Amino acid sequence: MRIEDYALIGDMHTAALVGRDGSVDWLCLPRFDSGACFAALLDGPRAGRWLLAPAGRQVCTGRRYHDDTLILETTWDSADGCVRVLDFMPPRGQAPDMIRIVEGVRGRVEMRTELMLRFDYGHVIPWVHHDGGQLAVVAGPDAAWLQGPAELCPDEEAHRTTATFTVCAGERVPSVLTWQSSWLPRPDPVDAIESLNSTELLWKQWLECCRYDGRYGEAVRRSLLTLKALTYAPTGGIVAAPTASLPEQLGGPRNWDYRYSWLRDATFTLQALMRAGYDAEATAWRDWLLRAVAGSPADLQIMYTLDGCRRIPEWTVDWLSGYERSQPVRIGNAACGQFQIDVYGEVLDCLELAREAGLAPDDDAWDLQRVLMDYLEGAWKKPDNGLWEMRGPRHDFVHSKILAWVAADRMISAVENHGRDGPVQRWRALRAEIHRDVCTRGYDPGRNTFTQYYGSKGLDAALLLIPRLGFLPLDDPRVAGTVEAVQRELVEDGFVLRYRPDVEDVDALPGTEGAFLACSFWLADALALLGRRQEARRLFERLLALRNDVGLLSEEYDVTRHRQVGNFPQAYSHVSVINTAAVLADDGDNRTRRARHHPGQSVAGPEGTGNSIRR
Ligand SMILES: OC[C@H]1O[C@H](O[C@H]2O[C@H](CO)[C@@H](O)[C@H](O)[C@H]2O)[C@H](O)[C@@H](O)[C@@H]1O
Repeated sequence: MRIEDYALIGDMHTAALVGRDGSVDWLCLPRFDSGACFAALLDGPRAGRWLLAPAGRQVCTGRRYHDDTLILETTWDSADGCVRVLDFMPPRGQAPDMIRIVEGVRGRVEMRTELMLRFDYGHVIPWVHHDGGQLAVVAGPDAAWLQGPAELCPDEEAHRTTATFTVCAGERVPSVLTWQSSWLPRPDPVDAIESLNSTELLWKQWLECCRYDGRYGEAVRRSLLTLKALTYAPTGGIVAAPTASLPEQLGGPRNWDYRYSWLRDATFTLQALMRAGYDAEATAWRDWLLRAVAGSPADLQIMYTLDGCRRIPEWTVDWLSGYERSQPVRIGNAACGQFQIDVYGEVLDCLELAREAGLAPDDDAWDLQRVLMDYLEGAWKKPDNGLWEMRGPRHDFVHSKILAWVAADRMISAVENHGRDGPVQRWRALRAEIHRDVCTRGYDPGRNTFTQYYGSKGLDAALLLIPRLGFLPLDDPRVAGTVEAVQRELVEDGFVLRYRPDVEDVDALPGTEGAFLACSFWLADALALLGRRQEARRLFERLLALRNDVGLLSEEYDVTRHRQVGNFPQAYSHVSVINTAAVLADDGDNRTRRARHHPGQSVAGPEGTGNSIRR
């Protein structure tokens, strides 16, 4: 299956990917970052999967989400008959459940199901037996039960269980897979139809709070649902994506595990959710943040596990061949030990935005901001790994320094506009100093563009954020110059690369990668803010056309193979759908109800003196 052949279902503890062939090829239980029990995505069926489809049939004839929910409807229609399979994970009760209901639409259809549970990323073949009419599966700490329409027969040699059964028009035939820690009693069985109703209600009610009603409503709503699905309900942590090691280059080594909470990605997600009216999520994440980063500011990590743990050791899974043989398959993420200055700016920006949103005041949040700012005052001049998490030598990345400016700017705003106390004169002096430093050392007058890092000949698509961050006035020629330079040097087939990996070997990794979708949306934002709205809209609509048939986007796009690449679905990309839709909603035909937040634009004075105007 291509990456875009998958759809997402989830219960806000974990998520699964279901292919167009009816196979669940990725599922980690009991939570996003647990070992996968279905890892066929990264190897093939022997690494675990759950197939449910008409016998002898391959891909479906159509699929969609049921209204504004995360209930997937996959249809197989042929001369013999038509069936629809509803796949979903109900709100978490005693234990995680995955429910698959076959609905007979027309005629009689013979269905085939094949269950291969392989715990620990395909490593552990469990003991499978029948227990009280259910299939029971156990190995080490994991146990699972399948309650289905027909007795599954073990195929000892292939280590799988299969069954066939017939579904007639008007029938509804459910299967329920339940997981539990093996030392606990079997959970009470859930009722599939009641669960279908409660799942539908959950997602629909959640989406009722959405304040966007512009022309891109369908795309915005699907992105909001996707972001909500990436939120770990018990703690408020947000994963960057629910998958690990989907390649940024097919067959290449740029394969990373995204099932963790990056401060950067989470703040972007929160900003998008807040702008769309979701303050409860913002409060939950702020509380997550306060717990996760508690301690010395020097120990701040750029990412944590969903419950705020700091150790995320990176290892390679040598028994998985990788998605389309993209190796290595990495679990864990060594980027957790990196120094990335931008996260200070993003966190302080997000907390200031939360304050503007009127979120319940939290003195602990201000104390944390003060401590982070104190640390940044002494640290902003240091080279860092940058937002792209370069694994090569550290540099003075221009984007990182600009985010240090953002940090100072938003702290000043909290004092000036929200009555917070702090050494505002000192922060003003710092803000001006950072501004001067960036404009002197990070700008190439010969090419009229900011550069990737001080002294570099390379460019960086993160510089497209300058107009949005308010670092310079929109009519400053350096802003337009940088956008044009990115268009000249980083655009392929209309989509934007983060940087050129081959220039100065900046990331110290072999190979190359696809166009980065978030950066392509940032180009649309920058064009719109610079008044080039037709171009912006055209680009945005081209990007929307890259979404798969159920509205999902991965991290990157391979412009040569015309395929989605990288982890899927990715929060960064879906955040960008929401933000760019909001930027474009400021057109004459504006149909967006004015929310309390809009993509922030601070219009800065020439020395970056603030004058924050947030739209
Ligand atoms: O490309 C190298 C890096 O790729 C990953 O980082 C990217 O994903 C992060 C999560 O979405 C995002 O915050 C970051 O900006 C991206 O560059 C990977 O996690 C890194 O380990 C890797 O160095």
